[in-house]
Amino acid sequence: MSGLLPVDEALSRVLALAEPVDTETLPIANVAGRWLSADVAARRIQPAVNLSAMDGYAIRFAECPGPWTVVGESAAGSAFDQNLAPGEAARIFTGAPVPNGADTVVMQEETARNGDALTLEGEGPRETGAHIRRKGRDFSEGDVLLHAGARISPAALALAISGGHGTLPVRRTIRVALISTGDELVPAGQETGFAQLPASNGPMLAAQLAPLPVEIRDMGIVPDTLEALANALDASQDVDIIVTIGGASVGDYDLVQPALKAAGATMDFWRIAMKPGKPLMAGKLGKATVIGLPGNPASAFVTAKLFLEPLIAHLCGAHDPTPRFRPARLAAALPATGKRTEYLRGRWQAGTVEPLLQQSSAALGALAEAELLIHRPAGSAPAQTGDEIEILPIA
Ligand SMILES: Nc1nc2c(c(=O)[nH]1)N[C@H]1C(S)=C(S)[C@@H](COP(=O)(O)OP(=O)(O)OC[C@H]3O[C@@H](n4cnc5c(N)ncnc54)[C@H](O)[C@@H]3O)O[C@H]1N2
Ligand code: MOO
Repeated sequence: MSGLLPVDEALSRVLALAEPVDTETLPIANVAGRWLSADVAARRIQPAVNLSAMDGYAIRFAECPGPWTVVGESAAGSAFDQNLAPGEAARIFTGAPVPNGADTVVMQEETARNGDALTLEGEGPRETGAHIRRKGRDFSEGDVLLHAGARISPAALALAISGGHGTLPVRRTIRVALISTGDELVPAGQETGFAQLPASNGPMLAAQLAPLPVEIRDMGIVPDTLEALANALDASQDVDIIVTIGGASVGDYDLVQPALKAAGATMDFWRIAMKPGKPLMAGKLGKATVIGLPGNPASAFVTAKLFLEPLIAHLCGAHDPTPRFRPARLAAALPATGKRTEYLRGRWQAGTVEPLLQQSSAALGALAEAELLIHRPAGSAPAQTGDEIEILPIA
């Protein structure tokens, strides 16, 4: 098995094949899931004034336990505009400005009110400033809220909006062509003749990439001829990434690499030390980066997870596009690995992870059942139940 490229090196080489794409400024409603192309600084201070965190009464802490006279009301959006004099309290609601003169809010459940007379009932506030969200506690004008290269999560979107932004600078979407290859393939839902099978990898990959900022161009099923492949490649050259599926191995009908070379592609590598996914290839065809995925479904899924998704994140300017493995404990023992790094399909089992029984790279049932990949580096010693290993969530 010598001559196979280690996984880490293959990923570095894939990412080195292309630079991040151009930027655009879009309305906030259209940027969820994009990557920021510049830092986002606050244009306002938050909270803009001291706000109440509870429904209750604004008071002076030193005057506890009262009594106070309720002299007015502060609601979110309509503040009490006078100073509170000694002995006075203001009715106040969550999110409303705390009137001048008050330094504390007491929750309404801890008070007794009779007409305008208010007294403390129960423990009351513990300290000066209780239940007040201080002006500027979250951020001040100019504070960097989000960094270039960060993905815009739902919460990041909300943060940018609260920072005063209505548009954000992001990387444009990535155009991806999917070319499924193989004489044996028929489109989804169509009857399969002798030795034919439904082409499932293209739709699987389209669904896998859908959460990313991509525009998928599905080139459909291309037969195993150099001419058909040449046509499909020619029709794909204007995309950012050409993904071929199948035909990556060494069989007489594995024509993807010859077709790419005939079209003028420069191949960077072919075959890496991983299981599944050994026949992965990468290169350039004009401005497009080419990723040749193996045809076996689990091989296509795993290599797309480990190379294609990071490539898309890299093109989007992600500050760290590499997959995020995390530690977990094994629910079962595992044998030593050989010269290939293994990515076992697994699932959660009471807080630990167990490999699924079926690890064939053709087994779609196990792939559909899998919640995670168990990362077993090449040359690992046998692992015992309870050992810590790395996993990559996939569901
Ligand atoms: N002599 C060798 N044979 C093989 C090797 C090797 O090193 N030496 N590598 C094996 C490995 S590992 C893999 S993975 C496969 C991958 O080969 P290809 O990328 O050439 O894939 P195909 O032969 O085209 O297809 C493999 C398998 O997957 C099915 N397939 C293909 N495309 C789709 C699709 N779009 N949807 C669903 N299923 C698909 C195809 O019918 C085959 O059954 O090669 C080993 N062989
Ligand atoms: O590496 Mo292949 O991807 O084992 O099936």
